[in-house]
Amino acid sequence: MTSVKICGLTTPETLDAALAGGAAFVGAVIFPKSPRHLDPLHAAALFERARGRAGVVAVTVDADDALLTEIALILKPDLLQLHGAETPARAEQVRTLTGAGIIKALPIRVHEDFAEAEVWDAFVDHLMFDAKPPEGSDLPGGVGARFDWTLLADRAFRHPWFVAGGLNPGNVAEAITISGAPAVDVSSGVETAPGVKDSALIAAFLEAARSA
Ligand SMILES: O=C(O)c1ccccc1N[C@@H]1O[C@H](COP(=O)(O)O)[C@@H](O)[C@H]1O
Repeated sequence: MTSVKICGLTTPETLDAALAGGAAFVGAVIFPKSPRHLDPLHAAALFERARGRAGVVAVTVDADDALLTEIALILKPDLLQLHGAETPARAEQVRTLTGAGIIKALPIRVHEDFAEAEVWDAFVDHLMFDAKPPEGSDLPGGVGARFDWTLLADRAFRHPWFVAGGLNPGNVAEAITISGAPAVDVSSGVETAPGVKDSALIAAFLEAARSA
């Protein structure tokens, strides 16, 4: 069965909807430019209810050691999702510094973008393939952009990997079928406005992924 991560949760109600619907991972975005940003203290208070029920993921973008240490001490995520221009060497430092597992998000538009994945595969717990954001975007993810899922067909990686970018309850089953993804991740596709998650859309997404 496909694992689902619901990302950018900011309220107890929508986090509960994700947990009740069987999300395997739930994500807090810790990146001030995002409409879903939570500081580590607020994220820790909110995500306490998820502990032991789903993997807690902290999404960061080129975070420095001070912020990563704060996240590790206060939120204590199971996994850190590196969604910036981090290198494999930096990922190793982050793992040592925080003790958390690593998800590395890679921006994809064309076949050639997968060259990086081969390098990264040995350094991570999970790869995540997300669409390249539109030119000039303030955010490297969470913008609802999708890529050609056929680029992923028949590819194999060491660990279960995620497809992300532009997924929603109406297209997630097709994305899973075409890409063969063992895991999917969604943010804006289960929102009614940027940063405003919707419990019914979260439930519909989880159901659609389950039925794929
Ligand atoms: O969601 C955000 O605001 C965000 C900010 C910075 C980095 C990553 C972010 N989100 C990640 O992007 C994917 C794809 O988003 P979407 O579903 O296309 O809106 C999302 O699943 C998050 O992991």
